[in-house]
Amino acid sequence: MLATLENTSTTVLKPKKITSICCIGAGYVGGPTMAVMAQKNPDIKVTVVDLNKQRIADWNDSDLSKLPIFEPGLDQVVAEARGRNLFFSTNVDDAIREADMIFISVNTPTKTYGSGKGMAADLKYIELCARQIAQIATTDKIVVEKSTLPVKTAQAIKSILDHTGNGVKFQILSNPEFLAEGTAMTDLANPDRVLIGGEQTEEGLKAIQSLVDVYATWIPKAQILTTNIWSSELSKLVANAFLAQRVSSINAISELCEASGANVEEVAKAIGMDSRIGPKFLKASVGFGGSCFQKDILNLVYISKSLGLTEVADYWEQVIIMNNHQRDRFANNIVSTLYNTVSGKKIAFLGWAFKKDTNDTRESAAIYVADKLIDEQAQISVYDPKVTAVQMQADLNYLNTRSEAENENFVKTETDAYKALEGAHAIAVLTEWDEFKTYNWQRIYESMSKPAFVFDGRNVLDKTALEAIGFRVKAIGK
Ligand SMILES: NC(=O)C1=CN([C@@H]2O[C@H](COP(=O)(O)OP(=O)(O)OC[C@H]3O[C@@H](n4cnc5c(N)ncnc54)[C@H](O)[C@@H]3O)[C@@H](O)[C@H]2O)C=CC1
Ligand SMILES: O=C(O)[C@H]1O[C@H](OP(=O)(O)OP(=O)(O)OC[C@H]2O[C@@H](n3ccc(=O)[nH]c3=O)[C@H](O)[C@@H]2O)[C@H](O)[C@@H](O)[C@@H]1O
Repeated sequence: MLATLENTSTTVLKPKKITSICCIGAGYVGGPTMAVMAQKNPDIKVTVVDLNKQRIADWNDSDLSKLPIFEPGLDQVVAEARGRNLFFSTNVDDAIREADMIFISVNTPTKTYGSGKGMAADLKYIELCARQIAQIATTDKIVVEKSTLPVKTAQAIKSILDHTGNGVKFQILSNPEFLAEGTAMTDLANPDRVLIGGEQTEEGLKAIQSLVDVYATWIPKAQILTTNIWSSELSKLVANAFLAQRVSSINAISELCEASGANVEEVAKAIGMDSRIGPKFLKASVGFGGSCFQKDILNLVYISKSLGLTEVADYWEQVIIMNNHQRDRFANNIVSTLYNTVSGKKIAFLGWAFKKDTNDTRESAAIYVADKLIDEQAQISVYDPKVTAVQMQADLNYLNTRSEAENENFVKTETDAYKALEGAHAIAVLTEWDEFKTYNWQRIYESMSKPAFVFDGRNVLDKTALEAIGFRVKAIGK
C-alpha cells in the first residue's frame, strides 16, 4: 500500500522541520549522499560521522584530490558545502545528540561467522549504531535506515531504541540508496526515484513527510515514493537482484554466442530494442563486482531459505552461480589459449576496479581472475588509473588463498600502463576505463611477447583494429 499524507484521513499533520542531520558512516554512500543533501539544503546542518579517523581526516583535507572516495563531481559539491553546512567528524555522540534526523549508513557485509555465514547480512554495525543512539539521545529523533538491510530490520532497531526507558520517542524510516558508483553525483542530483518507507501511523506519516520535505528541495514530488517500511526495505534488495540478474542473463548468453557464432552485442541490441526489455544493463562482461550485488542477492537467498521458500532461494542463487562461472571461464580461457600454461608468463591486467570511474575494488572480478591465474603461477602486472598497489594486495590477501609474501611475488602494480604491458604474453582487460581505448596499440604490440594475446573482458577495445595490428583477440560473447 502506498501512503502519503494526502491520502490519509488525518487532516492536521504538522511534520517536524528538520534543521540538523547526522549521518553515521562516511563511506561510499554516506559521504556523497550527505554532500548532495547539504548542498541542496543550505539551511540544514549536516554532520557525517565515522569511527575511522583517517577517513574523516581525508574528508576534511583541504586538498580535494585526497577525498577518500573518487567519484566524478564529488569534489565540487564538497567544496561548495563543506564548512558551510556540511561537516565531517569523529565525534559521533555530539552529532547524535544535536540531530533531529539520524541516517544510518554503515556497512552491512555478508556474515563471515556463525549462523548464516557466507549468506546473511552482518548487522552488528547497525545494532551498535542503534544502541549508541539509544544511549545518547535526549530528544525525539527520526532514525533513517540508509544502509541496505534485510526486510524487518526496522523492527530490531525499534526494539532497541524503544527500550531505553528515558522517554525519548523514535520513528524509524527506511530510505534505501540507489546510486551507482562512478555516476553517484548525477544519480543523487537526478534520481529515478527516492523511496521512503515508514510506519503507517500518524507519527510515522509525519516522519515520512519530514524526510520528503528534505528531498523535495531538489527532487520533484512525483519521484518521491512513500511505502510501508517492509516494502521499502525489500525493494532495495529486489532492485539489486533484478539488475544483477540482467548481467548474469546476458553473460549466460555470451557463452552461448561464443559456442554458436552469434555476437552478444548484436543480440543485446536486438533484444534491447524491445521496449519491454529495454537496452540498459545488457553489457556482457567478465562478471559483475561491487560491494552490493553479491551481498544483497545472498541476503535475499538467505531470507527466502529462512522462510522455507526453497525454490525462490534457488532461483536467485543461480544469478551468483552464473557470475562465478563467468569469472572462472574468463581465467580458464586465458590459460587454455596460452597453450595450457601461464606458469612464469607475464599477464598484464588493464584495470582492477569493479567498474570504471571509481576507486572501489570490492568484489571486483579482477581479484578473482588474478587469484586463479596466481594458482597457475602467472606473473601478473596491473595498471589501474585509480587503484593503489596497497589496495590490490589487500584485496588478494583478503581471499586468504596464500601468504601475503606470495601474493606480493606474483602481482606487481605499475603506475604507467605501457610499462605494465611491456613484454606481456597476454593482456586482460578487467575494467572498462575509457583511457584504454586511446592507447597506442601499435606501440603496445611491438613491446609484447608474440603471439600477443588480448582478452577483452569488457568488450571495450576495437577487435578488428587490434587484429589488423597483429593481436590475437578474444572478446566476451563474440
Ligand atoms: N557502495 C554503494 O554504492 C552503495 C551501498 N549501499 C549500502 O550502503 C551501506 C554502506 O555502504 P558503503 O558506504 O559502501 O560502505 P563503506 O564501508 O564505504 O562505509 C561504511 C562506513 O561506516 C563506518 N562505520 C561502521 N560502523 C560504524 C559506527 N558504529 N559508527 C560510526 N561509523 C561506523 C565505517 O567505518 C565506514 O567508513 C551498505 O549497507 C551498502 O549495502 C547502498 C547503495 C549503494
Ligand atoms: O546497492 C548498491 O550498491 C548499488 O549497486 C549497483 O551499483 P554499482 O554496484 O555501484 O554499479 P553498477 O553500475 O550497478 O555495476 C555493478 C557491476 O555490474 C557490472 N555490469 C553492469 C552493467 C552491465 O550491463 N554489465 C555489467 O557487467 C559492472 O561492471 C559492475 O561490475 C546498482 O546499480 C545501484 O542502483 C545500487 O545502489
